[in-house]
Amino acid sequence: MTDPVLDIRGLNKSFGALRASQDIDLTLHPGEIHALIGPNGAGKSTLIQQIAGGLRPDSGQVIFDGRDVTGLSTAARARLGMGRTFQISALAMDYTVLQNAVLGALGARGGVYRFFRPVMRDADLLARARAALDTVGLTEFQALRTSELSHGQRRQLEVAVALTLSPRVFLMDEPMAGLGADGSRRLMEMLDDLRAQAPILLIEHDMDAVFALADRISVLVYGQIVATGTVDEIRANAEVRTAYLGEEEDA
Ligand SMILES: Nc1ncnc2c1ncn2[C@@H]1O[C@H](COP(=O)(O)OP(=O)(O)OP(=O)(O)O)[C@@H](O)[C@H]1O
Repeated sequence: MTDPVLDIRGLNKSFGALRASQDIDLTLHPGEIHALIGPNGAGKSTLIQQIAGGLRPDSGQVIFDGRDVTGLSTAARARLGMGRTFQISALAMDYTVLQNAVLGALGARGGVYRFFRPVMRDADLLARARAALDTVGLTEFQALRTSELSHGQRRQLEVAVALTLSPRVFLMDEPMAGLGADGSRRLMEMLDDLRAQAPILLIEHDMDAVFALADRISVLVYGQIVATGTVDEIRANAEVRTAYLGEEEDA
């Protein structure tokens, strides 16, 4: 098998007496969507934050592209190609769709926002931003204010912003949350394609989406991974059904 793009080794994180991550081992390989599921409070967001750099683990390692990034900041990891879309949107609602994408591309370059107008004439940044918008299907909306987009389109834009980094990996925390059936379907189609560009670690409560998209699933319960496997393996796993899916009686 190819080397993992992400290799999480023995990660531990406690909040006081609460062990939010317990000896977590997890890999993400090129081309795959690895979904992380588990009940509310299981520690999914805590885990992804440690991978992204927002939280420092108590022990363990985050290996990204063969390099130990455990001590690096979120910004440094982003520059190395960790693309993130999180529950709380970082989009500037008063700016246009294109401006948000350009800001993303500027962030990738490590620039500052002060020179915003010249930035909008920077051919390289514009090209990156437009390519990302094209990939997520937002080209025709580029001149709209971001506040005018639907929820689903904002999620697409968040992915476009992440894409401007030329990410080596995507970390996604509940991208389907709050989307209607149409928005979810469109986003699922997009994620299905995106995995070819960079593998995706996906936290998602929408089980239909997870079962349709994931190559592998890890189940987190009380801070521990209780199972990792293919969709079929996870569906058939008795411990998972009891602990999380709650399907035992009517299966
Ligand atoms: N900064 C913090 N300080 C103290 N406790 C925290 C902190 N962050 C998270 N926790 C606790 O750690 C546990 C795991 O939380 P986390 O948000 O990672 O779960 P989750 O699986 O992402 O839940 P959800 O599905 O509801 O988003 C919870 O009990 C939560 O209350």
